[in-house]
Amino acid sequence: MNPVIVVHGGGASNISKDRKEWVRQGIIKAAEAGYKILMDGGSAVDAVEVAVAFLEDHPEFNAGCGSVLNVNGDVEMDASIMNGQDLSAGAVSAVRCIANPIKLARLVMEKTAHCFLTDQGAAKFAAVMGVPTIPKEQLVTERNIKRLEKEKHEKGALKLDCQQDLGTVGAVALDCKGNVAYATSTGGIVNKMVGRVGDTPCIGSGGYADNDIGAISTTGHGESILKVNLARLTLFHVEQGKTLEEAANMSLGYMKSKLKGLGGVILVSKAGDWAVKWTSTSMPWAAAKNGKLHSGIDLNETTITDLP
Ligand SMILES: CC(C)C[C@H](NC(=O)C[C@H](N)C(=O)O)C(=O)O
Repeated sequence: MNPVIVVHGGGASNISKDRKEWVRQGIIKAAEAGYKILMDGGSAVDAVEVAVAFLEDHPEFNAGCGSVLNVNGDVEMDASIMNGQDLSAGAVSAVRCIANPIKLARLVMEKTAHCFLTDQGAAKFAAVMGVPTIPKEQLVTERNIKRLEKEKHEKGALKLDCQQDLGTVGAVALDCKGNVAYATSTGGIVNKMVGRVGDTPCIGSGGYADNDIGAISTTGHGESILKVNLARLTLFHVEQGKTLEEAANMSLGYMKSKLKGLGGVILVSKAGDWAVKWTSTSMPWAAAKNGKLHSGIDLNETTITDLP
């Protein structure tokens, strides 16, 4: 099987010119890191975890360091991961003061009998697993302090369609053995209530992976994604015989018409086809397969280069 990895950097409404190149490079590096693991014979789960952890560490993206702030100015993060081989899954929500929520989600998947831990329970589990806590300031960027101030002053109320330039992150992969996996991680939405949990940690909304179908990771308006179970809904259409593009158009179209909800998805099929689709203005993405790297941010803009 020829391995494939696809990575996304959120469903932004607009990415300012000065940030675009920086975001593009981040997404490409994440895809390359994941692809290298796959080419060395590593698993799909390893590849998506590495790609997403890389973007969590990257301050331009809304996950890990660089997460958006809640109404109190704090970072609360959600993440999930799933192995398509046996449908094992791990998720954490509302976690604070750790660098890589996706790694904690993987520990939930592999070291507990559960698939979802939240808030204080997740923190206790992290401590037991030896995951270091970090001062909350290490996750907070100047840009996000300004962004929260702006959101509070200009709107007062949550208005997601106006939120710009965020950058939830996700990855899907197919490895040499035919296993698929997904990982998704986010700081959520700016000025959210304390304890608000979005779609990202919810299996079937923030992503899904099943070796008999494929894998998907989503981004966008979490409340809308949750209501339509965007990830599983899209794979359902694939199961019914639709192409990845058709399936993504159908589920994103359904979410838009029912709820006016915008978002984006990245997909890989069990056969190694891949697709990226979004209804937000743009979505930074990159896909690596057969030694080629495809990437883009805006609609109808794809660059293809050779991988190193
Ligand atoms: C405006 C939206 C499309 C931006 C997008 N947000 C998310 O994906 C948030 C995540 N699904 C949640 O609800 O917690 C982003 O961060 O790029």
